[in-house]
Amino acid sequence: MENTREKNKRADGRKKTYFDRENKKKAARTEKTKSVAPEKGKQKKSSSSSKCPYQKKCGGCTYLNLSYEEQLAKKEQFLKKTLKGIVPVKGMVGMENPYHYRNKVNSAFARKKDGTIISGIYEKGTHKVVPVDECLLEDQRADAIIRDIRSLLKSFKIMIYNEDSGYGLLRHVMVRTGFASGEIMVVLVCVSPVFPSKNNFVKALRKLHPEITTIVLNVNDRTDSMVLGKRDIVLFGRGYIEDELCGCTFRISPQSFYQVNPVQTKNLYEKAISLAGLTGNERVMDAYCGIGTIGLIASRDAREVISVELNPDAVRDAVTNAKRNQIKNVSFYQNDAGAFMVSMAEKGEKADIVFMDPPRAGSDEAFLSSVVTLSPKKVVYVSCNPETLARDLRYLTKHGYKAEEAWGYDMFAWSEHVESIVLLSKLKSNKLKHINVELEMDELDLMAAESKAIYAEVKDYVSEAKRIES
Ligand SMILES: C[S@@+](CC[C@H](N)C(=O)[O-])C[C@H]1O[C@@H](n2cnc3c(N)ncnc32)[C@H](O)[C@@H]1O
Repeated sequence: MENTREKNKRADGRKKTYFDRENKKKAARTEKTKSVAPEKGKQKKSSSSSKCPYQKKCGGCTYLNLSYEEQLAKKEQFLKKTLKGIVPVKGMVGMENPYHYRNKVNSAFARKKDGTIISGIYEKGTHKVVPVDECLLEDQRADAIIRDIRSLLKSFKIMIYNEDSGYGLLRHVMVRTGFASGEIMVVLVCVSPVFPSKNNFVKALRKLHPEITTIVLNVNDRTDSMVLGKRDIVLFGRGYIEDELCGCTFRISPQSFYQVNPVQTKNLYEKAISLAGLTGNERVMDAYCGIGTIGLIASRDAREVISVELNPDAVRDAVTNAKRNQIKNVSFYQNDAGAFMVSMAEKGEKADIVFMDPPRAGSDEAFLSSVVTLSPKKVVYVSCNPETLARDLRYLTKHGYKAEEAWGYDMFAWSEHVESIVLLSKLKSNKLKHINVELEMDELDLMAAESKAIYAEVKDYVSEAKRIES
């Protein structure tokens, strides 16, 4: 007979997890109800309690009680509503597997009154840590590493930082995983650079998880809610990981932005490049470029790429990424994208295509007005916030651009976040300034009433011309 220990093991010998148990229960339920047609109106709904025990406190997965199809429909509806009258939404591209898609996991650490060390997420709107062993969205290798770090801390007597008293050392652990490369980076976020027995700690962690390729100590003595401090000390390996996306290799440092859902990112980037319709002759701008991903991928089909990004670490990675991929036609600038575009516009520079992928706050008028001056044929706007996207599209469509099509890409299953991409094309508006209106000289000798009639006719003529242009 199977004993309890064996019962708790999976086929691969690892201990059964919460999700294994839940999946088994779900499979049993599915088996039971296989031939029963779902009750009308209730189909595809599932109880949130069957999916995640942390849902209420975490608050991240607001769509946990919807089926994945329902989530996609809801997101598409929201995108359509937000972009109504600005751009037609052509569809919402969903994930093949909406679980464990996150390649970056941040875990906050705390100590309970009885001394037990817990790690997990902050309870919604607080700094109270909700213990989480594993999450539906997070990479399972990362979750396993975090659980083991928790046990090691106890044996190494590493103190957990207490925000109220200011005592202790460890605040967070961040794990980043290269889904394509398999490389794994562990970042131990501490208030001080002095980590007792750090070599032995690293050795013990690597023994448990030989898949870890680098371990970094990040020093964060800030009092705000930023997870990472500015200083990184490499304890093992190269201090960064590499991952592959759309045929390029990318270097990811602890501080750099890298999309958290690499599978959907590949689909999104491929769409961005295809919407741009590059022929090899274009001068391309990649604004808000992060570690250079979109511009580097586009550079294979463009004459030249100019990329701008505010975060200096990301720019450093971007430069390395260009070298790593032997790409020579991309230049990187560390600057505010708006200020950079203004200076390009002032110098009378031009661009054929602009890719822009700003943070949630969207772009700004300095940037957008300079896009108009630079006058690219196409703008491909990638956005993680439909509301700021709508605002920025309104600006561009009032200033000579037509928003042709929008697509949603679901990067964040189970949450309400919506990623989207929009193609804008430049209207041939300059021609509008040169519409020839033929008037006979004797028509100019008019009574006031007649002049109004002629003016109205000209206005209609121009409006009709504008309509045809667009
Ligand atoms: C949504 S991310 C996109 C990054 C990149 N395109 C990608 O797909 O990985 C937005 C990027 O904008 C950068 N950023 C934020 N504010 C900026 C600004 N004012 N000027 C330039 N870059 C900025 C952030 O550091 C971040 O790398």
